[in-house]
Amino acid sequence: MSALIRKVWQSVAHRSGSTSKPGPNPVSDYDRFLQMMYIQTSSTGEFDRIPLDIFTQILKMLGPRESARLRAVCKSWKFLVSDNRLWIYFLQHQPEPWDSVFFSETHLRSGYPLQAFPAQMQDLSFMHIYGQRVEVPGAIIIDGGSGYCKYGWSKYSSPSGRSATFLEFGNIESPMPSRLRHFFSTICSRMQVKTSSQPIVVTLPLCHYDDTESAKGSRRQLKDAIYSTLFDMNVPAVCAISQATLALFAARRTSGIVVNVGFHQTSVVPILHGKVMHKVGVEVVGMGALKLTGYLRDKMQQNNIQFDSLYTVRTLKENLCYVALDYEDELSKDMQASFSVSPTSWFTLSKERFQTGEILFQPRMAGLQAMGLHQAVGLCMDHCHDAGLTADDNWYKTVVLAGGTACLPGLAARLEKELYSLLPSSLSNGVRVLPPPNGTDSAWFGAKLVSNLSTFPTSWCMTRKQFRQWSKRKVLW
Ligand SMILES: Nc1ncnc2c1ncn2[C@@H]1O[C@H](COP(=O)(O)OP(=O)(O)OP(=O)(O)O)[C@@H](O)[C@H]1O
Repeated sequence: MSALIRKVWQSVAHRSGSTSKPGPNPVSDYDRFLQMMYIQTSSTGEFDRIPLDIFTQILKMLGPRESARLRAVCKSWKFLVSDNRLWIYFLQHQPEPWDSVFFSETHLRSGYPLQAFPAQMQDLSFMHIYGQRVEVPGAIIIDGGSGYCKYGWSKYSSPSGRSATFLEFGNIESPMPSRLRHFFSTICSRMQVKTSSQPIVVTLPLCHYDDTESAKGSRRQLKDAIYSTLFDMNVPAVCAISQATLALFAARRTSGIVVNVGFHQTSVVPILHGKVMHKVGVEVVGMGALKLTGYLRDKMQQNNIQFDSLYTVRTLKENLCYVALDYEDELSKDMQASFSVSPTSWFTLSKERFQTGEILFQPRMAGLQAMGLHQAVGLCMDHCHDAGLTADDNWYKTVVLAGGTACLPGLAARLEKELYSLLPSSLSNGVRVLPPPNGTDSAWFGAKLVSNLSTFPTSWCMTRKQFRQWSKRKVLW
């Protein structure tokens, strides 16, 4: 106790020292109001004489568990302990970044479909939210990309493993139950988890984009196959969400355009309130990570740079390549740089460093008849504008980059610059392009936000029983 009092005294002394004028510390109106309420609710005897901020300081030092217990003492302690600012402080001192916690608890807690108007801070009890978040069971997150799968436990700070999907599992976008089962059970055994003990959050790949009945049918079929495979493996609850939507959540947005530079292709996905706007149109460019690696390989061969495997080329791409802000200008510079792929092999690249990423904007350089990335995004913005879905036309002006290739330095700035020169000012005004929020793992981190919500799994997952009922209803109708 004496140590605690000493700590409080030190922090109060520090607080007094930080004010420029001697005398009493400035007290906010809100603090005065709280103090009044505190005294009015009921008396705490001698404790009434403790100024509110010192009381709060004591609670902060006691920590969340002890503070929560103090609610049982009396009405005024309960009133004080429930103060949102105290619990925001505790949440800010958790491993999860506060921005993400705040975004997810205000925008995502109600589940899917999202509420168009996020919850206001004053309507939320952060004490309650803190308590619920502590109780959340956690989930296995599986982001099965067409090139690489990222998986891991939602309570960990990043994915615990990756595997090359295309080499090991083939096309996991196929709704074949045996293929899906093999994929999910291999990942779970690698994580050494029993499928029956926790919910699974799985990402839905970006495929079957069109707004046609047949594309809708294919999307539904894939989603059904994922749910039924996982329920057959005794998973208690499953949540399947689009990769693009999750990448947007990771950027702490619920509306915007996600540009996913994928393994085989690039998708430009308009999303409004968490929902992919198929009716507006998803633009697809037939170029992705694989093409960039292939282009760099060709360039290295042309320039007589010897390498032993495609792995070397990929490593050089990831470590030396970038996107020039002005391609022509960059050509006139000496941009030579070296990287060691292994202790004995050093590689030096020069123009290849920015020529590789340039094919995203000038696909013809790689012999491709396709739109440049900026043209695809511009077209998507045009469609969003024409669709007139909301009174406020700004929702599509935030562009979020996702996918490993989107980690190329300079990509966000170049795309933004190209959009400003391509689009009329009415469309380009206010456009912002954000780099991938969590590097190569945006979708995985978006799923982590959902999995750690105070309302998880109830608000986001389907249970096996709900799935069976839902499937039966579908058959009847
Ligand atoms: N810093 C980097 N710079 C450039 N490329 C990178 C970087 N980091 C990763 N990549 C590339 O990203 C690719 C993998 O991307 P990603 O993990 O997004 O694929 P995916 O999720 O399987 O794709 P899809 O979205 O099609 O399912 C690899 O080819 C890798 O070389």
